[in-house]
Amino acid sequence: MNNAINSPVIVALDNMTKDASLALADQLDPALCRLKVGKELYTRCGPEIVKALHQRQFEVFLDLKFHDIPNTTAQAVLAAAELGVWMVNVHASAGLEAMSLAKQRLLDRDFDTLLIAVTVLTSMDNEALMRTGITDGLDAQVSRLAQLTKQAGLDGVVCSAQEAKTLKALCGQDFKLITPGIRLLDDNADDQKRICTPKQALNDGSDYLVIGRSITQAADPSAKLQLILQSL
Ligand SMILES: O=C(O)c1cc(=O)[nH]c(=O)n1[C@@H]1O[C@H](COP(=O)(O)O)[C@@H](O)[C@H]1O
Repeated sequence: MNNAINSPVIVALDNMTKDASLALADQLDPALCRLKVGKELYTRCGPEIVKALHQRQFEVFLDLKFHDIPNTTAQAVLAAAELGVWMVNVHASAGLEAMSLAKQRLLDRDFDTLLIAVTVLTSMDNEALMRTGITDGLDAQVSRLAQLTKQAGLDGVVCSAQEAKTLKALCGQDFKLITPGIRLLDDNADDQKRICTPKQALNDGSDYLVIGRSITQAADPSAKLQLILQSL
């Protein structure tokens, strides 16, 4: 593993077959980014894809967003840690007990895998959230779930960079903020609602930038990653 990496960029390997993902990984430098394996790629390829990326010296964020009863959530997190991934996530709305138990099971086994929780998906705006029955506002829900995540002892949350300033003030500098919905000014927003540029995200307190289509669908993904890193 490449523990010396200090790039904030995590490239999301979505919309790709196993071969295409590995071909892209071979174009990227593990010193310049980490890689995210999400539901699509993991469902297609299973643990083998994580192994193949580890063999290429990449640190992997396994983004399976576990959301289940406490025992099931905690055991799934443990199984992810056993794969040797750098970071894994759950949904904060699984609740305090599920998050606390997951963290405890990692500690009991001496795993230092980062465990983070998704607050409100960056594809949602206030109106979409209201339709799920949360009526006191998106910012309130993000803050509430971040505080619950911190109380459970997790390492940080996934949120929009638009909430980064507020959450750093609320949860402290050490509480990691992982922010998807990152777009350069001339990128397409696609299905993301709460977007931010890489530079603004870092300025406002994001620790890690999750970037998918902006890099993976570029004509030259490696050059686009370089461009993003230079913009920081
Ligand atoms: O947990 C995540 O990574 C995640 C949480 C969230 O709120 N929003 C979000 O977009 N993501 C993931 O981040 C990636 C963003 O991809 P792009 O929109 O293509 O940059 C996707 O793989 C999403 O699954």
